[in-house]
Amino acid sequence: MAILHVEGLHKRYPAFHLKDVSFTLEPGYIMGFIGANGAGKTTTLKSIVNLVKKDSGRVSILGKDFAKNEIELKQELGYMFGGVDYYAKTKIKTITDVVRRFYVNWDERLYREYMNRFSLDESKKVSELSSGMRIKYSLTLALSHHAKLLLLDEPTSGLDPVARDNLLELFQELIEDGERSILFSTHITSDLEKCADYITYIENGRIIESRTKDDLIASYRLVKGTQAHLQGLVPGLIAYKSNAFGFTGLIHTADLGNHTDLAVEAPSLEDIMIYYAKKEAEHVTSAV
Ligand SMILES: Nc1ncnc2c1ncn2[C@@H]1O[C@H](COP(=O)(O)OP(=O)(O)OP(=O)(O)O)[C@@H](O)[C@H]1O
Repeated sequence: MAILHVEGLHKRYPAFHLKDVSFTLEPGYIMGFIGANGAGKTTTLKSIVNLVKKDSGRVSILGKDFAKNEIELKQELGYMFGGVDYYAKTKIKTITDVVRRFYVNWDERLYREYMNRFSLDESKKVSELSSGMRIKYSLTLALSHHAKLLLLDEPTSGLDPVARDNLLELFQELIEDGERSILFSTHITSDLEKCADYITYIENGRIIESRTKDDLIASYRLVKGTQAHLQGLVPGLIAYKSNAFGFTGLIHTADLGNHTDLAVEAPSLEDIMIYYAKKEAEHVTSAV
């Protein structure tokens, strides 16, 4: 049974439309959610948990319809959207006291473990925490009630490289028993190269890809060639950049054909994002 199933999610803002967003996350996996600024990651994550009211679409968690079982399912969810910045003058201890009461499965021992692991001091006010500490505290709250599904909006941004690496290791530990899953958005694609099993890629409100990271990378190739090669390839290329020697472009592996004279390599996730963003920019420019 899927831990999370999202189907046909639509949300319209005056200048943005989340269009028919659908994807599935099975238990025991980490899914990275990527896309450019303003592509719709936060809107999607918030729509899943009704923090943003969707126009249409269905979300089920652990096989149950979220809209019909929201109170019960929120117990199985740990989520983090930004830090705890709203409560600047409040002591951490006071916030924990409020959150603790909400969760039937709150585990005080686990909470203390994370507070120690992240070197957090309960007597401090939010305003006394660095931005990285605020994220760590928000994560501690999301992790202390044995949630089956973690929805985390940019949990690694603002953390130093060592803290980020530790957090990615923690993510791996959390999914090890095969019962939990993590969906997290990020712009730091190297984090996903380290730890994600699945990638969901959103561009301008529409899901472009949602599949295993290995399949995703295998389905694209980065090609390099001369201007002469370019003429024959242009229709098949997702986008390309010209340079002094010729061009570099992104292509679907299936569209590569028999071009044995081209330099071909596997793209990084960042390459895929950059070339899709370029395609989107060209589309916008040509539509103006
Ligand atoms: N409450 C709102 N009212 C109107 N428009 C909104 C609202 N919230 C978000 N938007 C718009 O929806 C679009 C998607 O925003 P969203 O925050 O989901 O993007 P994102 O992918 O999370 O971006 P980022 O990577 O910059 O965090 C943006 O154009 C944004 O301006």
